[in-house]
Amino acid sequence: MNIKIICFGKLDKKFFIDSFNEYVNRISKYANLQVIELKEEYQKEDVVNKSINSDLLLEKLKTFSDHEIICMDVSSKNYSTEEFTSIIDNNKNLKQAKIAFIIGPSDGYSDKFLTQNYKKVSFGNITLPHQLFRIILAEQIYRAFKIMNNEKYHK
Ligand SMILES: C[S@@+](CC[C@H](N)C(=O)[O-])C[C@H]1O[C@@H](n2cnc3c(N)ncnc32)[C@H](O)[C@@H]1O
Repeated sequence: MNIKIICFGKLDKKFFIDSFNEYVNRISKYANLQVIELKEEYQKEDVVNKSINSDLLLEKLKTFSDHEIICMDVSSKNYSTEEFTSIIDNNKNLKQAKIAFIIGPSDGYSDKFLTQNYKKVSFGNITLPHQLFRIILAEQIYRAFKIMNNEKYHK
């Protein structure tokens, strides 16, 4: 299975890098995980940043038309870990088992982006900073594989 995380910016603290790499390493037993980091525009007005960054994302996503796109979005439907696992589980036996998770820009997604027909997933009604969120997403992907394989994982 091929999993991509498409996100903005880089991890800039050792503790973030180490934590993320720990989960990438654990996930490697089950899937090939690749991170695609886009350059975020943040110096203009919020509304302009939002539009530029969302358009960049839309352009990038054209090259992932063979992937199931999962847009991580605070304001959308809350998914439990089991519901999140079922997204990966439903894809794993497809010939093209490819999923791309999107972590959005700091100023949010544009209306144009939000009207695209991507599945949207929230991990709860709290806004997490994007670096921390990258780690939490990786942990939930790892947890999903443990659940799918009926393997023991600390609670
Ligand atoms: C700093 S947040 C962006 C906050 C922005 N103001 C908004 O409302 O979208 C950066 C990204 O982290 C992800 N994120 C943060 N917390 C999340 C949550 N609770 N559930 C799902 N995604 C989350 C989303 O992909 C979001 O676009």
